[in-house]
Amino acid sequence: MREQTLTAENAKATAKMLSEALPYLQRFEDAVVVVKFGGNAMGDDAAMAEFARDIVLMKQVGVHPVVVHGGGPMINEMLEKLGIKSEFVRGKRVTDKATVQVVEMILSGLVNKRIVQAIMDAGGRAVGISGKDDDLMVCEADDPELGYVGRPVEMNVQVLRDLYKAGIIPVVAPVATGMKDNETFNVNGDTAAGAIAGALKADRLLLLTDVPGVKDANGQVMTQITPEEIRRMIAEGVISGGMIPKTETALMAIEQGTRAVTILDGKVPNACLLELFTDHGAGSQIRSTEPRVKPHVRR
Ligand SMILES: Nc1ncnc2c1ncn2[C@@H]1O[C@H](COP(=O)(O)OP(=O)(O)O)[C@@H](O)[C@H]1O
Ligand SMILES: CC(=O)N[C@@H](CCC(=O)OP(=O)(O)O)C(=O)O
Repeated sequence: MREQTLTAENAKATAKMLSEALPYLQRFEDAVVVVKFGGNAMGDDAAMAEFARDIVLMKQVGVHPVVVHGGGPMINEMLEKLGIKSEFVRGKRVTDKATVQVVEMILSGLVNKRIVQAIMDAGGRAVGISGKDDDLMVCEADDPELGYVGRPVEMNVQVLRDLYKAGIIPVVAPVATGMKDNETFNVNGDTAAGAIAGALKADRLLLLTDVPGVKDANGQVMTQITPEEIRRMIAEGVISGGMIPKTETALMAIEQGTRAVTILDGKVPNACLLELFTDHGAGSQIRSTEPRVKPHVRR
């Protein structure tokens, strides 16, 4: 016999919600959505499982999610255990030789494989790579003050297309190779996600963090922000710390052809689904102020 676990009322609400998602499902069919999963948004195993379930659902309904992750808090924990001091300048970690080894170990190893496993546990197929694989992301030193911190200068995103077209969800650790001497670079997760979204001309870049969005000078979350407002808020210091690479990344991704970027709270249950498939939306959205030239491009 069929088990009826929902009350009639709840069942109706669920069916209505599914029906209301139709225009969004149609709009995002075949769309490329880059999702940056920040270390602060990751939380416990239950939160990780829920994130993975949302990503697998996206894939199931015809979206091509590409996951780019962070792991700052996990890197901090290991550096502390090893007695290596660490500091941030304008939201980026000052990275010496010893630190970059720990960064690669934690991001490409521990964090990357935890996300890959969670996606597979949710019934999806996932392959974990870093910016080094197939020369996905080739970097130069970002700023001499930061040491081995990379700024992506050459993107080779075909490997991501090959994976998502084969039904596989790529999970990317933000570690990259250098242009000159094959040195290893630590790339801020937001920067990597923006460079990937820009190179793929993604339909959406979702930056999942631990705050509900970008706050104005009064602490109010802004639902819509223009590139001009971001530049002004950074100059005035209203946007600071880790929010600087996030918003700068948003600008860069949009300049390169990403259609919209949303900064949202990854700790809210089903944050990605709320943003993509409901009227409600979530977080702060940054769109190009340029008129849209082309309609949705199918891949
Ligand atoms: N204007 C702002 N609006 C929202 N958050 C801001 C703002 N300026 C600075 N922040 C800080 O940026 C942080 C998010 O960046 P970060 O900690 O690097 O996140 P993640 O680890 O998810 O990448 C927030 O927790 C907040 O403390
Ligand atoms: C250069 C730089 O800052 N790299 C970051 C990479 C990880 C990251 O971006 O993690 P979150 O997304 O969790 O902040 C770091 O070393 O912490």
